[in-house]
Amino acid sequence: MREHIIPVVDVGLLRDRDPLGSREAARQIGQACKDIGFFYVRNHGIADGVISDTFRQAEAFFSLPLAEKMKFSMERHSRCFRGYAPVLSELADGKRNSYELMEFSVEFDDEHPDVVAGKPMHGPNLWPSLPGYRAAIMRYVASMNELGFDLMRGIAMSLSLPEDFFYDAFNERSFWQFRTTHYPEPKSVRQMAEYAPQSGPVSEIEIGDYSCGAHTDYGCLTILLANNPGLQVRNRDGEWFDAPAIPGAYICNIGDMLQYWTGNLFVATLHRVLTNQSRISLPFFFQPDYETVVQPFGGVTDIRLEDFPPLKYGPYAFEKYKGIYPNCCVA
Ligand SMILES: O=C(O)CCC(=O)C(=O)O
Ligand SMILES: [Fe+2]
Repeated sequence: MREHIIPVVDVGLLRDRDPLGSREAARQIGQACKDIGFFYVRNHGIADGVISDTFRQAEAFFSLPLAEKMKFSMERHSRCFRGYAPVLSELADGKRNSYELMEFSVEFDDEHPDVVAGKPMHGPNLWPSLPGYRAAIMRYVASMNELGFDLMRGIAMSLSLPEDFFYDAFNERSFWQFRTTHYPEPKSVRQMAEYAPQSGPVSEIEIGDYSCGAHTDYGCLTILLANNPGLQVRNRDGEWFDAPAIPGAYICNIGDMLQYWTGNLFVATLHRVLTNQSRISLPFFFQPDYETVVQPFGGVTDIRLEDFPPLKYGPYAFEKYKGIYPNCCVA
């Protein structure tokens, strides 16, 4: 496996809105987005307790008996991709991933007009009653949204756009998604497969060679923490390399929307996971509003605009989610 150095960017001054420090962080982030589509951020300002509570609650849930976890099954109880998916239920690269996960997104109760109207991906999260669980996850999500908008401010600066370009384009909110993911030790996966989809589309699909198969993310920016190594990234020459977990730093990567928005100037890089030990990761997907229409902004040169017709984020994400969770009932 080749080595590749993913840059580590100190974002302390960006978060403090220091003009010069913001500019320097923005420059480094912009360069990384063009070169490899991945960067680490340190001095991110997320309190240790917010992070440790989230890991602790994620572990507490995954430690429950399978039958208990299935009470929150996405396939059985959600029409908008929220809740628990056991090992081997989610797809990447056309194969089944080995991990179990809990998926959350923006909360809409059943009476919300968009839910009543049947708008895709809009609905309630499924919350286990573990003490402190929901509060810890929501505190984490709130912190990630703030970090996400600050990083997008840096990205806007790096592209010579108004600082609030993405905040405005997101209609001042993100259609975030957050996952807690548990990769069991490989020898445990088969034992845990009792509730993996036995019927429907996924049952026919083979198990992947990787713990998580190669894919790009759909939104703008993924902000990830993991308690063990395993993440691998493919560079522009098609070579895979390890992206180790750096203590105290988040690893961020560009998603499809930012590649599209920049007319392919930034790269949504393929990545995958290979781990032989138990691993918990917390990917936070910072995404445009469901209604946001994405098209290369003025100033992007060397592209044919007809190659980039206006693309509405929500329906794009909906198609992708139907592809990775084909057993989830959405109608
Ligand atoms: O678990 C990881 O390190 C990465 C997971 C990932 O790429 C994803 O959920 O999109
Ligand atoms: Fe990913």
